[in-house]
Amino acid sequence: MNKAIVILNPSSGSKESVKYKEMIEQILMTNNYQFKIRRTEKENDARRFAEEASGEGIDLLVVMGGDGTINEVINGLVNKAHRPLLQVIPLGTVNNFARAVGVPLQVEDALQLIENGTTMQVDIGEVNQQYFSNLVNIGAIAEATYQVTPEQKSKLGSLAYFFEGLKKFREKDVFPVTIETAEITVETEAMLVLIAVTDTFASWKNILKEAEVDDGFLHIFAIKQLTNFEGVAMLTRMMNGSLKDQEQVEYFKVKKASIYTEETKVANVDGDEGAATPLHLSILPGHLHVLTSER
Ligand SMILES: Nc1ncnc2c1ncn2[C@@H]1O[C@H](COP(=O)(O)OP(=O)(O)OP(=O)(O)O)[C@@H](O)[C@H]1O
Repeated sequence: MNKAIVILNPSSGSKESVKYKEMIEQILMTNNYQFKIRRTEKENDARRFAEEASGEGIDLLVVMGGDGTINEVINGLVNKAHRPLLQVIPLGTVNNFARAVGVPLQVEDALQLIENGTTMQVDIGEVNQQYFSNLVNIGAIAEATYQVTPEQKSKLGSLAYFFEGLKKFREKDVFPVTIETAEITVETEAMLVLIAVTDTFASWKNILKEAEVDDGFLHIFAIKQLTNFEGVAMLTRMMNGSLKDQEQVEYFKVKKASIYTEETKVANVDGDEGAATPLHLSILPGHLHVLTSER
């Protein structure tokens, strides 16, 4: 019999995970899994449960929650020798990870991936010994985007906050930044730096289209100062996935980089927790195995 553990965060998104508990139990039983359900109660529980699941040598780890829960699970698994197959049930408000890897956003469909899904290996980013599966960003605008309550997020959609951030942008929010890669060191001024593993930003898929989740690279976009007019034009082009080709954007596709800046507003979107600068970044190619419907 295969072994599974279900990590369930009852507080994620609109707090519906408990509603799906019986469904996942039924599906696991039908598919011959012996399983345990572990409910999180507080920060770091998901991480601890993931570490324990790895130690128990389980085959499948089902994560019922949002990006914060997934980020904890990833941080729990990343340094372990045994990393079970991950099944993500997207129950958060934004669900960037699920969107990025092609997990259906309909919970019933995501539950069925045990039966009809395929597996893929996804890259994980490392920043100062923390791990991320989506992106890290630097700058006041990015910070404004993520300092919103779940209620606000689900009502307006997180990209709305990016627009809000842009409106509030002031000249002093531009910061000097040095980006050092294996090939080149660039000193520039930016209003926002995004370091992406996937193409999904603030719930929009394809917006950073160069960043494929299994390409083995980090994608760095340094966005220089923009006038309001340029900002609006850039957002339109971002929606078409052509951010990297903009005149005001420096783009790097790298396996490793260091970023030096005095800007202190750094956010790891997955877990909302910022890393301290300087940022030392690298990629762990194909490090986790996930169930998806796409490949
Ligand atoms: N039982 C609980 N009650 C309240 N908070 C919890 C509980 N269990 C875990 N948490 C907290 O929930 C956080 C993660 O929430 P999660 O990201 O899954 O939901 P979300 O914020 O609604 O989704 P998203 O990140 O996709 O917007 C964890 O970091 C942890 O601190």
